[in-house]
Amino acid sequence: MRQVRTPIHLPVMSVEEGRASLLSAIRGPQDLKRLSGEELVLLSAEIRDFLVAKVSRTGGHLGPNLGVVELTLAMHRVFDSPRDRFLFDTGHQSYVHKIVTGRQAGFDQLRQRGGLSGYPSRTESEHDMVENSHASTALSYADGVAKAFALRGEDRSVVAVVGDGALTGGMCWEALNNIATARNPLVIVVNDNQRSYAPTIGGLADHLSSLRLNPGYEKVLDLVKESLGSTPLVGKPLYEVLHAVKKGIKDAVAPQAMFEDLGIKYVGPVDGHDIAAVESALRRAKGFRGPVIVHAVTRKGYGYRPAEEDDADNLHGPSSAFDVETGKLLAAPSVKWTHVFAEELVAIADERPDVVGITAAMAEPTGISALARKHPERVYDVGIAEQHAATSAAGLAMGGLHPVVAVYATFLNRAFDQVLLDVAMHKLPVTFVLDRAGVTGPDGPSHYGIWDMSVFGVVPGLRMAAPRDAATLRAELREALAVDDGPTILRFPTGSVAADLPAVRKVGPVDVLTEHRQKDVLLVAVGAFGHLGVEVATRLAEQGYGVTVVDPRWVRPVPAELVTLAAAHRLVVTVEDGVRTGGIGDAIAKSMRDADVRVPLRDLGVPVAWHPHGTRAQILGDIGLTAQDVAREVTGWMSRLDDTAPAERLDATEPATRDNVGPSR
Ligand SMILES: Cc1ncc(C[n+]2csc(CCOP(=O)(O)OP(=O)(O)O)c2C)c(N)n1
Ligand SMILES: CC(=O)[C@@H](O)[C@H](O)COP(=O)(O)O
Ligand SMILES: [Mg+2]
Repeated sequence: MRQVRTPIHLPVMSVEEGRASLLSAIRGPQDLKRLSGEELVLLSAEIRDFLVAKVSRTGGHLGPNLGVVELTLAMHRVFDSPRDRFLFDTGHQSYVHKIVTGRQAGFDQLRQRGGLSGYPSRTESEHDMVENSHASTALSYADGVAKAFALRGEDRSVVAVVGDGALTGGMCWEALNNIATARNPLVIVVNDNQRSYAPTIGGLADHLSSLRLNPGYEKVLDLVKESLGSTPLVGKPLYEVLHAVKKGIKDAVAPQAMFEDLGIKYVGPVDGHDIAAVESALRRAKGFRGPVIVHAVTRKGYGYRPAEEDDADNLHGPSSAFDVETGKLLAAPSVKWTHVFAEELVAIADERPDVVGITAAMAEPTGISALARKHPERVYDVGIAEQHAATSAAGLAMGGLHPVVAVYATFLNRAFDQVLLDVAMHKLPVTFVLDRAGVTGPDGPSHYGIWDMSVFGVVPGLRMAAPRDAATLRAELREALAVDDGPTILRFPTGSVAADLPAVRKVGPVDVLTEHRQKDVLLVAVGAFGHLGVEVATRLAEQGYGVTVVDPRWVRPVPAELVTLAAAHRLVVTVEDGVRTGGIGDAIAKSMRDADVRVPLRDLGVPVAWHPHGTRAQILGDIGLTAQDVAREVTGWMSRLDDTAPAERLDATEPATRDNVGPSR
């Protein structure tokens, strides 16, 4: 095994103590180039201290960044960013890059509204390129950038850092296929720490480990070098011959080097924590003037014991402040939506042997790990491969099972075609559970889960549920798993699950959460906005308006009962944790138009825009999705309605007799 040197477990020095440090003198990459080997080792320790000190206050991706300290320093010493371009796959491991490109001061507001992004950001720095936090994209970007430089005759290097986890994503292989034929100068640094969250799965991971673990190849070459070295006349040429057949040896005693067979040179494996070794490998790679992989072996969480010893995910991404000594979150644990899902899934799986789980390298964050602990043979981790997950699930369903694919809402975007044609067109019983649906926050715009209710709303036969609390999540998960003639989606937000909010009565499948004898407003509160809806009704009652708040539970297709309810009110208002365009409000308005129900409708949701990082509560406040804001909006609409069509104080027992006039929107 290529030894990764023993980490230097430095005491967590306090850079805040103002101790004169090498780090404080690093204003940009050029400052790295004058440091000696010893200074670089000390700087690496200071950077680790800085990362732990800062991220322990803000939360963030600690484990991945502790693992790329030396790698990043070496990159900035060998190449000249921003003339040479650095592309970080997923981007969660770009903190060190930010530290050495003039952004140390921003780490006190890391991932906070108005503060430093947790990912590369072109508005922050000319050194940054790829802002998308979705994995497995960097090599495709790199292929494009390298082609552009070649076509423009620009002699600039392109360096893409891709993790072993990201390499399990299909786009990487589409890119490699093109990179190999394009033959442009392109350095691909495979940051191989053998982990996504959990240990990386799949044949590729096995191949990487065989490259990492190829003692036979190394021994044979060393032996040859030694023995032939003693016979200078014969030895040297013979060694050269042997070295020339190195590939043969490699194939014989070491695994098939698939990268080289692809036409991409391979350098490594190299100890990713040995700056000199990485620099040497990068210089060699740079000199190839073609596509080349530098296989760096690193450790996630390297140099910080609580991260190194965290079996779950090496402190991949603590969501908030944590104790520096233990690495444990400081916030009191709460019941998350994820926990409720996981518990109910296991209960269902105990009853139904046909229920299986699929995760895309996120078993713990999505709760599928609970099912894996109880029924390990019924959970499949497909790597960071959501498209494959969807179609493999279709196969599982064709084989008589009912798969539950648990992913974050934003990551299912890339599997739209698979959901549409591989699952829905075949009317297959696959349930997609979308965690982190709606406004997420700290991970910035590409992590928002705001598109699913619009995007998947056009899939024929797909049914979508948005639970409002734990009780409805449990019920709707069971209902979803009872559907056997098409796909279902169950979506819920990040964070702590809302308190149970029982219905006062039902109108068909629709839950009525609160109502008033006056039928002024029908407020359709989608999913976790149930409590918001009830609070809005309370505020509006104080203004003299009667509000009926309903939770459709199943939002796709739109329940017909919503149209009937709409006809009995003066105004319909919808509130959803998703983009307005093509959302549930739009769908309800369309159903009302189709039924010629001409009650005005106003839809509230997430504007179609790139929303910044911040907390979920802050962002919802910024876009007016709070009870106070919604109540204010509705009061305004109602007062304008009063001016045009004065309210008739309808008794709740009186049937709606008024012919609703005017367009439904
Ligand atoms: C398409 C997609 N799916 C899932 C994720 C969630 N995710 C973020 S980082 C990560 C693991 C990445 O592993 P690797 O590429 O090896 O990087 P490391 O954290 O080990 O440095 C995952 C699954 C994502 N960002 N994008
Ligand atoms: C980089 C990435 O995609 C994940 O690590 C993500 O940051 C996790 O988000 P949560 O913190 O909501 O689990
Ligand atoms: Mg990894």
